[in-house]
Amino acid sequence: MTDPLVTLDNATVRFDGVIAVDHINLKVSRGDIITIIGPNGAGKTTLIKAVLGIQPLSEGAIHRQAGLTIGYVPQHLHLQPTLPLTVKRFMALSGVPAAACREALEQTGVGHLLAASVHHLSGGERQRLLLARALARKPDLLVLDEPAQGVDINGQAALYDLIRQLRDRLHCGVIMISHDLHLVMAATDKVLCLNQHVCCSGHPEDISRDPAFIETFGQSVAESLAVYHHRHNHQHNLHGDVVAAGDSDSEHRECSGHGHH
Ligand SMILES: Nc1ncnc2c1ncn2[C@@H]1O[C@H](COP(=O)(O)OP(=O)(O)OP(=O)(O)O)[C@@H](O)[C@H]1O
Repeated sequence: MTDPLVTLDNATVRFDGVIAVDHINLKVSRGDIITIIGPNGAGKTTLIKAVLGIQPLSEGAIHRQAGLTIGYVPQHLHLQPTLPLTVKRFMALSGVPAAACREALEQTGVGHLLAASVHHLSGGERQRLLLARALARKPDLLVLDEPAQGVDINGQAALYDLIRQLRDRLHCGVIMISHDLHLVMAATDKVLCLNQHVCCSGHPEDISRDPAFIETFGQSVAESLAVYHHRHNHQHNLHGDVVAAGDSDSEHRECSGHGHH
């Protein structure tokens, strides 16, 4: 068992005495995808700023693995609209060698846009560019603040798929904030429902039944999430064990069809 990448121990942040993040305990390890959900003002951004080390704690402690490299995708990209800026130049500004920048752009599916102006990118392309910039640092941990913002619904699903693939390929940890509850439920391993304190946390299928979740998001949201289908890249045999996708053993059944109740 390797050490967690980041450990929060009773992490608490107050602004002028008002609590924004209340005694949070959290461990993020390699291979984890942890999604933070919660209403507006719940302290989500403050929490990930604490993980990044740009928001001091009022109380509690945070421990980062020695030599940890974090790749961060911010909520907004602030660009000077009058400044011409190509994707290539934007990536070069991060100080990472050109070859690593190109590789990262290929990994996020926007390698062909090297000469394009960042001002003319679509919402999805822009988010993939930001993801590439974060990846170029070869991060142990990816921190994403609403990565699918400004992306249409098909693009959102593709982006969450990409994040999962990158996690598998790079074996990094991922912690992200999302408001896209349906996609979160289908694409994440662990959900942390925040409302200053942790209301509830766990596997997505369990979270939507948790009374604290229902109290925070309302019965109708919980009901709409309680039955959902998620896509698997693997199959189960009759004993429920995971077996390789595409294995034609007749004992196997496709998992993609079952909903969770
Ligand atoms: N630098 C700051 N100074 C004072 N108050 C702050 C500061 N940053 C955040 N807050 C307050 O802390 C609370 C939590 O804010 P935060 O941005 O973490 O919430 P959030 O869950 O990310 O919200 P949203 O979903 O709206 O982005 C809010 O009430 C916000 O006004």
